[in-house]
Amino acid sequence: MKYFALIPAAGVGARMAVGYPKQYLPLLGRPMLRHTVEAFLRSPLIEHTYVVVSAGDAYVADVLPDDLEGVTVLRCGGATRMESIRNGLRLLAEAIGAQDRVLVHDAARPGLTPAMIGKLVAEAGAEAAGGLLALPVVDTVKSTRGGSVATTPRDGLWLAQTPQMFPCALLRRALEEAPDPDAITDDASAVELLGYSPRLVEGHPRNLKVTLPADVRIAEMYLSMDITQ
Ligand SMILES: Nc1ccn([C@@H]2O[C@H](COP(=O)(O)OP(=O)(O)OP(=O)(O)O)[C@@H](O)[C@H]2O)c(=O)n1
Ligand SMILES: C[C@](O)(CO)[C@H](O)COP(=O)(O)O
Repeated sequence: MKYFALIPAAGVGARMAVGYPKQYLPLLGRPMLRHTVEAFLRSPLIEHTYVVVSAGDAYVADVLPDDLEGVTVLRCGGATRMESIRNGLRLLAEAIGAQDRVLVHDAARPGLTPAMIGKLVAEAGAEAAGGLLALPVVDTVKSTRGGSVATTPRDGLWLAQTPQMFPCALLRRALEEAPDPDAITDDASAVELLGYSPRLVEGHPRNLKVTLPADVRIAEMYLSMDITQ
């Protein structure tokens, strides 16, 4: 069994609003996407890394040059995260075997480390249902549905991170058969709809998704710290 990384990097970064896609924002002087890719290049477990960008992406060639070993850029991004991943898997039909594991990881999570990849593979690599990094909820959770405020017990609640790792055939089927693609906000939810329970493996706060302007400094703080988990 081999392990492959698939990084969706075709978003526009609307919530970050810097005028160009946030995956190219410099963090400690290096583009976010390059930090993200480096975690996989430094992991001895990963066979190859594929990065999905939009067809008209004008930035990626400077960040991931053609001669960078171990990485292939696929210009097949879609309108949503899920479509970008599904399009990438379609192009990789020959390259990745049915039982090989695909680790899908957001370009927007540059704090990933090789140690986190190792932990996910060690704890969920043999799972037929796959697995993902996630963080147990530590705050009190409120819901505002229906106009009134209520408190939801946080017991058993987790925040999904990435990588999310699945046997390639299972992930392909899940994304092709998803009944409402707009409702699929992560890969695991598509797999869950097929009746599988992916394993949750505790991640780390440094693997945050850089979404809003306030996240940039936090990401830089983590990137400047030597946290190897
Ligand atoms: N059509 C899309 C949308 C998102 N992504 C990727 O999916 C990951 C998670 O998405 P998100 O953080 O929401 O990024 P954006 O879609 O760029 O952000 P926003 O929703 O604020 O526009 C990112 O690495 C993003 O590049 C993608 O490949 N294709
Ligand atoms: C996949 C994900 O990062 C798990 O937390 C998240 O669902 C992506 O959400 P986004 O709204 O596309 O950033």
